[in-house]
Order: sequence, then C-alpha cells, then structure tokens
Amino acid sequence: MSIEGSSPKSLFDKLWERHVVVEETAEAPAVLYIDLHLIHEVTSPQAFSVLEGRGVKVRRPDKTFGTLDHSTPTLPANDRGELPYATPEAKSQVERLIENCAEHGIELLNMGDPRRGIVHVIGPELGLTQPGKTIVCGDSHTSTHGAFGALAFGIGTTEVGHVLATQCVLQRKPKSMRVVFDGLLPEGVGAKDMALAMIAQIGADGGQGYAIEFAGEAVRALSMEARMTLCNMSIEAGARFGMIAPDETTFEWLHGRDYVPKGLAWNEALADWTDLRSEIGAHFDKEVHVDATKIRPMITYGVSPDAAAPVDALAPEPHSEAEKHAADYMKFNAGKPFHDVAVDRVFIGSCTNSRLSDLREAAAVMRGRKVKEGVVALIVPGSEAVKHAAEAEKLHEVFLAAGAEWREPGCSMCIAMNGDSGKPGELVVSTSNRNFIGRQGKGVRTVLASPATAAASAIEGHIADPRPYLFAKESA
Ligand SMILES: CC(C)[C@H](C(=O)O)[C@@H](O)C(=O)O
Ligand code: SF4
Repeated sequence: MSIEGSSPKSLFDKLWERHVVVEETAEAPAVLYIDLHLIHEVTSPQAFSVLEGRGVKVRRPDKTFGTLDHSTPTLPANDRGELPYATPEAKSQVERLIENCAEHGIELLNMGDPRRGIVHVIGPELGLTQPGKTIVCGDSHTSTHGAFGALAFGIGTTEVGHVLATQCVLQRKPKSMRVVFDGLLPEGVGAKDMALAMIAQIGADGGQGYAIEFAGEAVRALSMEARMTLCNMSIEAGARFGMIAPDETTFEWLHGRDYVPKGLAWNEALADWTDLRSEIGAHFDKEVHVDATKIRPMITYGVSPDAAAPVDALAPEPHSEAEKHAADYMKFNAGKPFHDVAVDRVFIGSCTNSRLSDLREAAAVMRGRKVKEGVVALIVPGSEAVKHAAEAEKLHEVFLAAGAEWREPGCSMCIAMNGDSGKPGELVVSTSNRNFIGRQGKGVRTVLASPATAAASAIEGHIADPRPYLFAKESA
C-alpha cells in the first residue's frame, strides 16, 4: 500500500476518493455518495413506484432535480393549450414525473418552464453540474457532465431507486484510460468529429470497463460546449465515464450560473476545483493517442457509432457478417463516395449537439441558402434557454428562411419517443449519438455527423462536406 500522497493521482482517482463512503472489497462494490441526481420521465416512474411500495421517501430531494425531455412534443400546444403527445404513454410518463416530484418535494422543470430542456443540457446550463461532483442519472449519456471534471455516469432504473432512497450508489471502480488528442484540430473540424474519429479508432467497445479522461492540446483548446459533445459520446466507445480536467474555460463558463456558488463561496470553490487534475506520472491502465491534426469531418456509414469515416472518403468494403448486414441495411455502395448518398431528412439536436454553439455552426452553413427540395430538416434546440438565446441572435430566422423547421426543445428524433421520426427506408443525417437500427423510426438509416456536416447535407440533398461552406466568406 502506498502512503497517502506518495503516488501521483489521476483526476478520476481524486473524484472517486472524495466520494467513497464504503471501500470496495472482493465481495462487494464500493458505496459512492452522490451529489446530484438528475431524473427524467422515462427511467424514473418504476423507481418511484418501488419507493412508494416500501413507504420510503426520497432521501435528499434537494440533491435531486427533474426535467421532461424524452417524451415531450416539439410542436406547440393547440388553441386549447393541449400538447400534442405522440401516445397516451408519453403523456402518462410526463404526468407521473410531475406527480412524483410534487409528492417528494423535488424541483422539476415542468412544461412551460423557461429553464426546461434535455437533462444533459440543463444540468450544465443551470450550473447544477460542477467540477468535483458525483452526478448520476438513469440515462447513458450522463458522461456529458464529466466535461466539467465531475464524476458523472449513467445508472439503471433499479439504481435510480437506490439513489432516491439512499443518495448512494453501489459501484465497482472501473479501470482508467487516458485518451490524448495530440496537436490541434484542422479548421472546419470539431468535437463531434473528434468523438467519431476516436470511436472509429478504439471501437464501440474500446472503452468498456474504463473511465476515460480526455486530454491533450486539442481538448484544452475546446470550448465548454464542445467538451460536452466529446464527453457525451464516451458511452458510444463503451465507457460509462468520460471526463476533462476543469480549467479557466470551465470556470469562466460556470461563473454566475444559477446554482453555482457566489461571492466568497465562489473563491473557495475555485481553489478546490483547481486541484482537480491528473498529477504528472498518474497511473492509467491504458493510454490511447489520437492525432488531432489528421481528423477530418466525420460521418458514420454503419449501424454502430464506430463505423465512422471521413466524409470525403469512399464507402468501405464490408468484411465481417455484421458489417455486411450493416451495409445491406444502410445501402451504401462500397467503393463509392459518401457524397453520392442521397439524404431524406436532417436532424440537428440531441444532448450531443443542440447547444447554442451547435446551432450557430449549423446557421453559418445555412445562412442565405435553401434546404434541398424534398429534404426535411428539423432543428431542435436542447433547452428553452438555448431556444431563447438562438432566437435572440435570430438564428431561427436563418433556419426558417432556409426552409428548415424550428421546434420546441427535447430529445425529439434522437430517440423518436415523442413522435418525431423518419419513415422506413429514409436516410437521416443526424447530429445525435446513436445510429442503431430503428432508433429514429422503423427502417430509418441514420448517419451521425456534426451540425455543420448535417446542415451542409441538408443544403445539398446528399451527404456533404461542410468545409467549403465554413470557409466561404459570403453565401453563394
Ligand atoms: C431513455 C434512456 C434510458 C436512454 C439512455 O439511457 O440513454 C436514452 O436517453 C438514449 O439516449 O438511449
Ligand atoms: S437527446 Fe438522445 S441521447 Fe440525449 S438523453 Fe435524449 S434520447 Fe438520450
């Protein structure tokens, strides 16, 4: 055993140690204390039912925070104020979360609340997400919050119940991996491209069993919103945890947000957060290097996020049975440029890419241009606050003038639980994070891409490289 302080610690070690209530043994996982429990309408109803069945109250309503996102319509209410829920189930999920939060004294961003939005967008936006916190949610993209130097991970519905009842979770410490992006990104390439390039390199299970820390020059240079995009996709490499050490970018972004400490408490928090970084010589079970200077705008061509390639490449020859099956489903012709693939629909949104910077990126491509005839383009801001900020900049006018649809915030076509979906056989270029078969509607073929690539594809009506648009000073 090492004497305390003698061996250099990683960010992950520090976050873990700060929250262990009971150490892990061969027989039992560690008990971790949870600082923030985010809940949404899909994975919480059953957990609340279990609590009710046992007559248990929520242990720390003040550390629990709810929002409505997955099943909520993105079209406005009708004249009678009724929201167009896709199904009775969707409506009932929403109603149950409203009831459960009221019953247990949990703050909820209800429909109509100007702060409501996708759980992984609103946490950071409100400053609930902070460096050094343990954050859980019954949702696999909880790693998004790791962008702030938090220990954030998705849990299952049973665990949601445990956390509601005890404010703790049982967890075995995963192995640690550092993914270092060497050098700086070329112009016109962003965090979504980094994420897809990394997943293509290590595989959709390459991070399984690991907590990833993203590091390197290209990561340091990313904006806070871009860091969230990168950490969001950790789970698509199989890693439940993804994190970035907080720095000036983080602190500046957080300063003044609703739930962030103010005054003297802010100075104290800063002093504490500054220590949250991996020390020189800290041990990682695995280290991966990605050459950031070589990354190009990326798209996926298969039905798993690691089937990703540069947008200006040729569709590859399928080899394994799984690849052949994916190629059949996607109907890409091996050896042909991705540019040849016609697009039916474009979705710009989701907890991966629905923040203001993402919408600005899409607007930069669409400004003064038209969505190709026959293509449906859906633009769904991640939160009411993003929507408001985008409208203040008149981005919605850019989208509407281009012929795109400007919707109400929510998960929308990322998972198609709210009725927003593609039609069988359609090809959708989507800024979301999963291209699984049927995720965006039965028979829908999903191509994952950045907001710029999705916007360029909407304009051209086929998979398109965004760089000519991003580099052009004036629209054509
Ligand atoms: C509905 C929810 C459980 C799910 C998740 O865990 O991630 C969803 O958000 C998704 O993106 O697939
Ligand atoms: S936007 Fe998509 S990935 Fe994110 S929480 Fe919603 S359904 Fe899950």
